[in-house]
Amino acid sequence: MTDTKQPLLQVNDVSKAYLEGDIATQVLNNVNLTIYKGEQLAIVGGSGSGKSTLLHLMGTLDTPTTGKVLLEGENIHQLSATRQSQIRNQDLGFIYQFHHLLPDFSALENVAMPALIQGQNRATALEKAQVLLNRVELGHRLQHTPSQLSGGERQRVAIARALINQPKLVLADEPTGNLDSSRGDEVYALIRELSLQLGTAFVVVTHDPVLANKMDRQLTMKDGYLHLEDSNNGTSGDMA
Ligand SMILES: Nc1ncnc2c1ncn2[C@@H]1O[C@H](COP(=O)(O)OP(=O)(O)OP(=O)(O)O)[C@@H](O)[C@H]1O
Repeated sequence: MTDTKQPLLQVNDVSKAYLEGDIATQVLNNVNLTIYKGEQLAIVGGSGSGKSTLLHLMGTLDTPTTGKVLLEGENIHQLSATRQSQIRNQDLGFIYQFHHLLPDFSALENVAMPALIQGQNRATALEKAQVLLNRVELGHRLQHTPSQLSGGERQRVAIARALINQPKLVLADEPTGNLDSSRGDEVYALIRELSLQLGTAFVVVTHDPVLANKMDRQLTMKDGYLHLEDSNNGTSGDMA
């Protein structure tokens, strides 16, 4: 975490209910959370407690029923769809359990894709992608397609892809969920290292308490409420 603790993303009193016919499912209850520039935060909690929903709201992939999400002071859910997709491309990176790599493209092309979508020229995008793939120790697998890579390698490609536009915040949903524990450890170590080197904030949803303990801070979701059960830096109290 940076010493100065500048707020990057603020979740202000956010609640979320899904409505289907007469049935309302209350998923998040008055969640408050500040994510600081460059910090690594784990969100843990039982199945169905609302972790992914919170992550989606932070990434503009879903909207709160009440409350606000501010990215550097700007209410992201009040922006136009075009501006939101720009933010997803430029300011945010996403890593999922099942990586969502494009099967017909090489590792190099997959990593370059967000830069190409941003309008960068192909040669520059591919060069940046290569640097990042070297960084995640896949410089020898540039032309492999996802099916020619191992699970851990695919996840490292997904991390490189999430970082290519130098986002301020990476949102990761169970990024090691399909890996064995030693591969999972490697992926977390890599996230930590890249976060420190690049100043990127990471929010990682995980079921694994051991891995969550390695992040700067961890919060626990329970029945749609966010609790500060145990802060990894030894302090406790207000979770904002
Ligand atoms: N579109 C939807 N409509 C109705 N209910 C939903 C919808 N999406 C999610 N839910 C409910 O919201 C609750 C929280 O889901 P969420 O995916 O956020 O949980 P989670 O903590 O990430 O769980 P897991 O660890 O199992 O992935 C669940 O009970 C789920 O059934």
